[in-house]
Amino acid sequence: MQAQGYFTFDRTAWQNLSNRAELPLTQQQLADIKALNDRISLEDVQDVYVPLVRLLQKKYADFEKWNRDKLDFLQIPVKKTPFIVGISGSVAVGKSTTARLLQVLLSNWFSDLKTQLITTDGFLYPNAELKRRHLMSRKGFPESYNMKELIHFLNAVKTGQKQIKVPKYSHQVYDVIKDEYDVIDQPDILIVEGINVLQLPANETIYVSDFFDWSIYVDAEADLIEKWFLERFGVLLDTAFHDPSNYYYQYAQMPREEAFAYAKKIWRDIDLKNLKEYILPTRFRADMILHKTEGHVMDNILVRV
Ligand SMILES: Nc1ncnc2c1ncn2[C@@H]1O[C@H](COP(=O)(O)OP(=O)(O)O)[C@@H](O)[C@H]1O
Ligand SMILES: CC(C)(COP(=O)(O)O)[C@@H](O)C(=O)NCCC(=O)O
Repeated sequence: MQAQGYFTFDRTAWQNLSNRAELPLTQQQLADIKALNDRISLEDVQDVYVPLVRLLQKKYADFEKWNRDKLDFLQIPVKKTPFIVGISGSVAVGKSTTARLLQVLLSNWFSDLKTQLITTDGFLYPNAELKRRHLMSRKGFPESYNMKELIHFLNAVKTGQKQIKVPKYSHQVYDVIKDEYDVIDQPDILIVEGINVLQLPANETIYVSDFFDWSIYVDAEADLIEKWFLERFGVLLDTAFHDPSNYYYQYAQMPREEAFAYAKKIWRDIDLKNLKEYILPTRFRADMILHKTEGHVMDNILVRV
């Protein structure tokens, strides 16, 4: 994969950027990463994520120095502001897996730095509000998010506010969970993951990406992503089987074929449409593109010139 304005590395060229001996993780830490998603390949961790974390480390050092110099020049007392990494890409491309892996690696590697993670799913309007606005079949599209709240949150984080509550979304419940929050408390690094993070909100004067110090787009061919979407749907069905409170319970009771026909329709009419119309057009806004192929293997890494 080549793209104007980016340096392209195939996997071999990329993995050669850092020394194989450099992986500073113990067997236990590697086991923790496996526990995150037992299908994650440790080859990917070594070959792709080690050079990626090294590059991020350089960007972070540069960010810290600039902040110190800027505040020094402006004669403003030093205030902590986090380094924010945005991660975007299609529904089911593997954003949250990438984001959680990056969080584990950064936390292990830079144990003196606090790395936290949020997903923008929590800023979706709750289902009741989506229904009121006739947007249930537009979940994930730009108008289904409370972008004002998301930008407000990012402003609060960047200006160093403490104990900021972030609403939580559950895939199992298929809704924002009332009265449950994650708390973001002055991290050194914040990872913000979501399909919409590189989009230009229609009614706002600032973009989510204006807050990012580094952005990553996770990319793959649409047919492959559909396959991963359906695999994840299968896992969601299996876990919903005995739990009537789970959104997927109703589909778990159907004949498997019927449930998968429903999932294919959701993919085609909602998530694929969203990918083509609103997510893919943001790909070349990212500082870095991680391209995946069969089996989630990263085959190309692009870094903006
Ligand atoms: N590196 C990977 N190796 C194996 N499976 C993966 C990997 N990344 C994602 N997956 C699987 O692909 C599906 C979609 O990943 P997920 O992280 O939930 O995507 P997203 O957050 O983009 O919707 C899940 O079933 C997940 O387990
Ligand atoms: C909540 C989401 C918009 C976010 O996607 P994610 O990247 O977390 O998978 C998506 O999972 C979703 O629910 N889309 C609506 C259509 C569907 O049921 O897939």
